[in-house]
Formats: sequence, C-alpha cells, structure tokens
Amino acid sequence: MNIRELLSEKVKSAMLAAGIPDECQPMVAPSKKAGFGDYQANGAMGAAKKMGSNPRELAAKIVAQLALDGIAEQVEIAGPGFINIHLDSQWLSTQLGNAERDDALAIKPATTPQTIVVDYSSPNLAKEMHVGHLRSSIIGDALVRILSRLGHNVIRQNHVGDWGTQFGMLIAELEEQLSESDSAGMALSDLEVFYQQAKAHFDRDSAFADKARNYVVKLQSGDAKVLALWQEFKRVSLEHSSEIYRKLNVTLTDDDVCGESFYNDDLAPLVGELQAQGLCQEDQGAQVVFLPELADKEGNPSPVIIQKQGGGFLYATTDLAAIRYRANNLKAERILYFIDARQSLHMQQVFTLARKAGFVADSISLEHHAFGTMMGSDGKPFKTRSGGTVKLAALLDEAIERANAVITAKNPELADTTDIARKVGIGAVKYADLCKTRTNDYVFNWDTMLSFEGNTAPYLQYAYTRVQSIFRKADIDPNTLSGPVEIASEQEKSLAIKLLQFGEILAQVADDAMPHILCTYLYDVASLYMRFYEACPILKSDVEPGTRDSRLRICHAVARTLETGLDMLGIEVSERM
Ligand SMILES: NC(=[NH2+])NCCC[C@H](N)C(=O)O
Repeated sequence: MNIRELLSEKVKSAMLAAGIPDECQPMVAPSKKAGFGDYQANGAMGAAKKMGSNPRELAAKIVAQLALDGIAEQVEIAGPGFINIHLDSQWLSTQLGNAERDDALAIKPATTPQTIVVDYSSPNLAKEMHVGHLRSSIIGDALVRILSRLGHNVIRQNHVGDWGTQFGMLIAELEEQLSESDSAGMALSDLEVFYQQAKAHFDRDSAFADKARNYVVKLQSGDAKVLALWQEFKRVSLEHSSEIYRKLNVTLTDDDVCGESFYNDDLAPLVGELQAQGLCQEDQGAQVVFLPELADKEGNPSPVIIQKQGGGFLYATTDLAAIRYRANNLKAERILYFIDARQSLHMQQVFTLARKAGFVADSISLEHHAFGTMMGSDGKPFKTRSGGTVKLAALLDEAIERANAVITAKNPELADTTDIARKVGIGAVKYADLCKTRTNDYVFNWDTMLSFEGNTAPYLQYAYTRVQSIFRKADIDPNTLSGPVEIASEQEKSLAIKLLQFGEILAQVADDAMPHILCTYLYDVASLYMRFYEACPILKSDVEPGTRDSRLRICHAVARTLETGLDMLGIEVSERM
C-alpha cells in the first residue's frame, strides 16, 4: 500500500467513526505547500457541506478518531478544515529502508491486473516513418512499459497501414523495378523516393495506371503473384520501421504487427451486420452511418462512411473490425490509442459506433490519448529546411551526433563515447517529448533538450551517474550495506517522502496515460537529491559510519528510482558520463 492509500484508509475509518456518511471521501493528497504538513486530508469540508455542519468542528471530530500512531508525528487542523499530516521520521526511515531493499522499490502491483491493448506507432507502410510517428511510438511505449511493470497483461498492437488502393500502384512499380534491381531491399532502400517514382509513373503512364488498378483487385482476390509482391513490399518496409524501433529503444517487434490487412475478410460481414441492425443507410451509392450522438452545432448528425460507392472499405471500417477483435478475441478490458489529436473525430466516431452496434461491452474502457504536434522553431509543424518531412532515421542520427559533441565538451577524458552518446542523444529526443503535457503542441529544440540543466534527459542521466560515482569513490557495493536508514534532516525527509511516492505516481500515469507526470517526478527526485547532497555530507571523514551508511542507502534508493523511472520512459543510463 502506498502512503496515499494508507492515509486514505485511516482517514476514511476516522470519518466513519465520527459519524460521517460512507459516501464522503477522505480526499488525501500530498500537500502542495511547505508548512502544510506532508499530506493533507481535505474531506472534512465536503462532508460538512453535505451534513450541514461546521467544517472545522467536523475536522476536529475526525482527528479525534484518527489512529496514526507511529505513522504521523503531528496532525493539525488548518484554515476552514484542512487536516495537515506530518509524517513520522522514524516511520519514513523504516519505509524507505524496506523500499531500498525491495526489487520493486516503492512500486506496488495493481490490485486488479487487467488485459490492456495499446495501439501505437502504427505507421503507414507505403511511406517512410517520419516525425509524426515519433510521438505515438514513444508515448505509447512509455505506457506499455509502465502498465506492464504494474502487472497488467499488455498487448501491443502496431496497426500499420498495409492495405488499400495505393498498394496496387506500389506493387506494380516494385514489379517493374525488380526487373532492373537486384532485390526488393535495394529498390525500396528509400521508401520516400520509391513512392514518388510510383506516383509519377502512375500519373504519366495510363497503361501502368490500369495495371495498378488491376493489381488492387488481384490483391483483394488473393492472386498468388501479386500477394507475394505485396508481402515483399511489406517485409522491407517493416524492416525500416524495426530499425527505427531498435534505435529509439521502443519495445515493438514484428510480433506486435497487426495491420489493416488483417481485418480484410471481416469488413464485408461487418457492414452486413450494421445494415442488419439498421444502423447504416445508402447515401449516393455509399453505406453511411449517421451519428446523432456526435451532431454538430446545427444538429446535423455526424456521418461515417463505412463503404464507398463501388464497394471499397475505409479507415473507419477497419478500425471497427479492429476494435471488435480486440474486445472479443484479445479480451481487452481497456483499449488505448495513441494517435494524433487531428484524428479525434475519427476515434470518437469509431467508439460511438462500436458501442452502438454492440461490438464492445460497456465495461470495456475505450480511450483515445491524443497528442499535439511537434513544431519547429518557427512555430509551424516541424519540417526540413526545404519544407519536406523530416525522416526519423536522420533525426535520430543527428541527435546522437549532437549528443557526442556535448558530452565530449563536458568531459574530454571519456574514453569511448559511442554508447554514451547514443543513450544521451536518443534519451534527449524522447524525454523532450515525454516531459511535455501530451495534449499540447511543443517546439522541437536541440539546445534545450541536450542541456545538462533543467528538466531534461541529460540532467537526469547525469544525476544518476553522479550517485554511482559516490559508490565508486567509496569503493562500496550499496547492496552490502546493512545498517538502518535514518531520516534526520529536513532534506532527508523530503527526499524520502518523494522516493516513497514512486508507486502513487505510476498509478496516476497508468490511469491518465500522461507520462509527463513521471518526468516531473523524476526531475523532483533529482532536484531533492541535489539539495540533500549539499546539506548532508556522506564521505567526509567526520561523518559517523552509521550516518554514512544510511546516506549511502538513500543515495542507492535515488539511483534505483532514477534508473527504473527512466527505463519506464525507454531511456537508458550510463555508469559514467
Ligand atoms: N487504429 C488506428 N487508427 N491507429 C492509428 C493508425 C495511424 C495511421 N496509420 C496513420 O499513420 O495516421
């Protein structure tokens, strides 16, 4: 149980004992300001309102029933009825000592583990991955890591775009280029260029355009030759994505790919079912669902086309089939989508229609976790200088190169910087994204993200390295320290409380799918550690051995928390920097 849960339970019992109705909540949270205790219980005000009594008197009744012996050293009532709880240093010492020893640190597994499907990254295989897929990949992966760590059964779904009319054109082009090229890998070494070639070919050569259209039909009817070409195209394109995932330290593998093509056979029956349920109607030859639930300001229902005139299916049709599969076959209890905010209406339509058609039970939580756009310094969506889309592969190489320059300038004595530059460069790009409130746009800036000051990956990685250097200097393996942790100073106390909040923070990130909360937390840990380090000498000769060992154990808890927290964000640390 984490501190918040423990205090909530205690305050709740006190409220019941004070005769407060069960529906009133204790409202326990860490105090926002110094001087108001470490935690606050704010439930007295709400309860007093409900009961028509005086909030301060009610708070006093709660405090009279509150059994926090050994947990809190002082409880006081402030303002209109806040209950301020000052935690007991001895109790914190024991808690932190236990956490430092525990493999799980202060992280407690979820009480009810769920099956959670996470749809993320999901690039279109016809083109090279670009910066637009960066946010989906790294935010989605952070959630996957956190949810797994909390004990949930997480199923990754890389819903790649591997189907649709454009593949006729691409396969026809591949066939032609293969007669001149040695391998598909060579012909497709630059997907962007290849796509442009195919498109130009399609536009200028009507015989080729006919062939491309014919290949779409053949692909859909399962023609062996066309299918083989398509598979080859898909294989090479997925290799490109896998390389980026490896570079980015994103956990997606080929096993997680469940692309649009997977649902192909399901689309016609699905439209049939919607027809049978009377949910869709014909409109100019197309099959359309009108959703009054999502009506615009004038009251016009929101139209969702699920089958085009001529029979073709759409993005929404595939997403409906996918959501049904995830609910029924994968047995998801929560389905999370990490997709650009510009697809919000699409997701709302899919969720509303899926519920209406009974494809997903009400008990299943459907969540579109939208994110904003990555902007350039000009305040417009991030582009190359010539206005083209920035390829992810090139961006990541540049990050590593820049990180290398920054770390060699900082520490010219470092022997081999290859591995450190990779961790710092990739970490900086990921952290700069993850530390911003997900729903906002943010400006991509190399200098800020690679800075060793402020809320950045290099700052946190460096904080970790500094702690590790203390153990090296003392020539001590922190795992062998056996004396107790003693929380004596104010700096030790606030650091201890912060460290013990790790589990609370993760539970919140898991609920809201907001990784920036974890980033802020890790930054707070590192900052409180710096304060502690300034105020509490560790290896000075006049420090008592018991105090030294206690402080070393606190350092160890800090290092492990930073390492584990960064790992949950998919960011690696180094022993030296
Ligand atoms: N189930 C989904 N619609 N997932 C997101 C797919 C994203 C789409 N392939 C794109 O690149 O924009």
